[in-house]
Amino acid sequence: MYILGVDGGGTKTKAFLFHKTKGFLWETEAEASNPHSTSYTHSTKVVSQIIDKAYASNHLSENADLSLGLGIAGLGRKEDQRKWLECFQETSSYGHSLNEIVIENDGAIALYSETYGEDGIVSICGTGAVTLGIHQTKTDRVGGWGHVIGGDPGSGYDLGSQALIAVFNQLDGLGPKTALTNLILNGEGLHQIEELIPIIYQHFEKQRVAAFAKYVFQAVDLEDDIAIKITQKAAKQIANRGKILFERLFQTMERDVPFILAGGIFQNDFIVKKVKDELTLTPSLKVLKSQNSPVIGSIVLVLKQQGYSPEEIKKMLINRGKEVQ
Ligand SMILES: Nc1ncnc2c1ncn2[C@@H]1O[C@H](COP(=O)(O)OP(=O)(O)OP(=O)(O)O)[C@@H](O)[C@H]1O
Repeated sequence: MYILGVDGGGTKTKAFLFHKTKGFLWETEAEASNPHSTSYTHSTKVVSQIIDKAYASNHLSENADLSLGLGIAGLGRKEDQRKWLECFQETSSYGHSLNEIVIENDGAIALYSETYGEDGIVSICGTGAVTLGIHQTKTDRVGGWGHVIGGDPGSGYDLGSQALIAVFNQLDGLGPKTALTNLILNGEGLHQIEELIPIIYQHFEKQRVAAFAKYVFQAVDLEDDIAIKITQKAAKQIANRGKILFERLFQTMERDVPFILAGGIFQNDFIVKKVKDELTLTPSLKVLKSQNSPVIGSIVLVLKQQGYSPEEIKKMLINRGKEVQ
């Protein structure tokens, strides 16, 4: 029994092919498949082409029993998941031939890649940021409304724009001196801070602003007060969002609830530690830095649907040829 797990993002799509007894067999990458930033037809086409490639890889025979687990960005609502499935059934030759198709959004697979299907909360801080919680049949979120609405606290965009504000504040005499100024000048190969203006505004891309987040962490290493404050504020906002979802979804829970920190920003251990510090008074929330690829979570979706417990799923997935804990 084969499972193709797919992590469909706004910049790329990743997939793993897994077999219950043989383990991880094959992986591939394709273009973006978020249906809102591309289209439903494009998104289903990307997935269909990945299935073509999986068959062409020689790991699947024609009559193999294949299930599909999909974690696709932008598919948080049941209506959108239904719409995606209808589009896939109409446009793909695999629309009606697969064993099972389980669809969730990319947040759910980021959570399940660490909990193996157990309920919990996940904060994803990449270019943007969103916090998502799942408890039994309930799913809830805080934030993730994009950089214009609230600035996605804790995201690369948030940290990058705070760094830019700090250096322009120093330039204007509105704020204190910060190591960020020299780090950005040297890192970007500039002579003057004003040279940043065309870089930022001429072809505005939030990824470009998010790329400045690295200077915040470099300045933290230099013990720069401003950078430490920026990171502390972000950590507080990330922790606060986790607490809000904990109260909304898990208040009556007897056992600990996992709070997974996923996305590029949490590759920095200082911000992970600061989030943990913020939650010392909420001991039921167990903070864990994500270690596994979210694609693992899309395989978990199928195994969970088939009735396996988190313990059984963990046993099935660990040490099976992928970087699973
Ligand atoms: N080692 C690192 N330490 C801290 N931050 C990092 C590191 N590497 C990358 N980042 C930051 O992570 C962010 C990108 O993260 P990621 O690749 O998870 O985002 P994405 O998938 O493009 O975005 P999104 O999840 O919002 O769609 C960037 O802001 C980048 O500056």
